Amino acid sequence: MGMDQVKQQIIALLKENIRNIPDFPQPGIQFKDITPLLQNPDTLELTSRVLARPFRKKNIDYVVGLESRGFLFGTNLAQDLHAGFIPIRKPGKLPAETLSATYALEYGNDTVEIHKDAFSEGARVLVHDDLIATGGSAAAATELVEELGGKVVGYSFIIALETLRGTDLLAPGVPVKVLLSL
Ligand SMILES: O=P(O)(O)OC[C@H]1O[C@H](OP(=O)(O)OP(=O)(O)O)[C@H](O)[C@@H]1O
Ligand SMILES: Nc1ncnc2[nH]cnc12
Repeated sequence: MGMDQVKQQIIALLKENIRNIPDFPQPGIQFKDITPLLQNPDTLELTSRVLARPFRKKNIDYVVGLESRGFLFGTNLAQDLHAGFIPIRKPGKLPAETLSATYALEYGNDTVEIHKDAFSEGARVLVHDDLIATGGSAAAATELVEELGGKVVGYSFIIALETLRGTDLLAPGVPVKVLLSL
C-alpha cells in the first residue's frame, strides 16, 4: 500500500470517528464531536501518532494545549515529541501568576491564560487544539506564547472548519498541520 492510500485510510478512519451534532451548543452550530475518536483505542493511538509525525524533527521544546479539548491529545503529542506540555486555560483556573488574552469564538467571547513562568525566552513551541474554527483561540495562544518570548514554530489541529478561514489569523509563515478539513 502506498503513502497516499495510507493517508486516505487514516482520513476515512477519522471521519468515521468524528460525529456531527447539529445545533450544539446553540442553534446553527454544527458541532464536531471527537469523543468517538477517544473512545476507540485504535483511533486514539493512531491520531496521537499521526499528529506527532510532521513535528518529530522540529526540535519542539513545548506543546501548548488549549483547554479543554486541546488537552486530550496535547499531552500525548508532547510525550511523543519528548517535549513539555503547557496548558492554556480559561480565566481563574491557573494557580500561579498568569498572562491573559481575550478573543472572539465561533460562539461567544473568551479569555485565556497562561502561567508567566511557562517557559523561558526562545523556547520552540507547538500550539495544539482539537479544532480550529474562527482561529481566535489559536491566535490568542500565539499572542500569549510570543509575549512570554517563545517562538511558535508549528500549529497542530485534528479538524479545521475551512469556511471560517481560521488559519488566516495564525502567525504568518508558520506550518499548520490539519488532519481533517471539514
Ligand atoms: O477557532 P475558534 O473559533 O477559537 O474555536 C475553536 C475552539 O473552540 C473550542 O473550544 P471551546 O471554547 O468550545 O472549549 P472546550 O474545548 O473546553 O470545549 C475548540 O476546542 C477550540 O478550542
Ligand atoms: N463547530 C464546532 N465544533 C466543535 N468545536 C467547536 N469550537 C468552535 N466551533 C466548533
